[in-house]
Amino acid sequence: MASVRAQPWAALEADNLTSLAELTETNLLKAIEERYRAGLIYTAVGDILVAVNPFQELLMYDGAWSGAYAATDVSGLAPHIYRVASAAYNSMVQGKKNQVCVISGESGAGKTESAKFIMKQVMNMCSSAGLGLKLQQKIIQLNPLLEAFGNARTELNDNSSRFGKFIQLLFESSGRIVGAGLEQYLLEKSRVCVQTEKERNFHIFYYLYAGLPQEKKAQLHLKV
Ligand SMILES: Nc1ncnc2c1ncn2[C@@H]1O[C@H](COP(=O)(O)OP(=O)(O)OP(=O)(O)O)[C@@H](O)[C@H]1O
Repeated sequence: MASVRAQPWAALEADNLTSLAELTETNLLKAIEERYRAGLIYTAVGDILVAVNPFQELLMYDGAWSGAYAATDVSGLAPHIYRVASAAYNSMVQGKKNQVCVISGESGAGKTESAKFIMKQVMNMCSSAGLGLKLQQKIIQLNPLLEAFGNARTELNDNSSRFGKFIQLLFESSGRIVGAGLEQYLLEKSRVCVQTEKERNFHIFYYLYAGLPQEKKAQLHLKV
């Protein structure tokens, strides 16, 4: 394989760390750090995608990137969150089998953003096939609502999900999306009453407060 990318999304052998001569934890961390410093936030370790939070907007999620990763064979493409989404969608359509993506990491690692990118790419894959446009829009539009009620500012993350979620996307065998479901786990309800210093309550309370007219705030004994 060439050592210079023909396209930013073309894979190099070095993108998959199973190509390292010695696969130790130290070597893995060193390679991931070097890649991160070179602007490569995604690394493959076998079938697993390692994502390092860039904490800045990167130009790698637009229509051109989404289109490049919407291929029916993504094996020659560089590690990217869209690749995970496309591989799952393709395997489902081609192999007629359920697929699951597990996202884990510490608070602020980028799990919620990654989940949104996966959903976005899966929706793009359906829409490039002209399948279920209205429902896709509804599913994407659900995120701000969920985050309003379930996310809050913590010391580690300004938009921390204070619940675990299991999102299900349901498709017909053609690949057309026909529904979605969400189960939530362990919502941190105690935050409604108590927040530690430098942390906040769920976003929804601040949205409601910002939208209230002054007289209503006074009536409810809220600061005006
Ligand atoms: N790929 C990305 N590109 C740009 N910014 C990102 C990316 N991933 C994460 N971020 C930034 O990092 C912040 C924290 O990410 P995110 O909320 O996804 O973390 P998390 O792992 O879900 O945290 P928690 O467990 O606290 O909910 C985001 O609000 C965003 O600003």
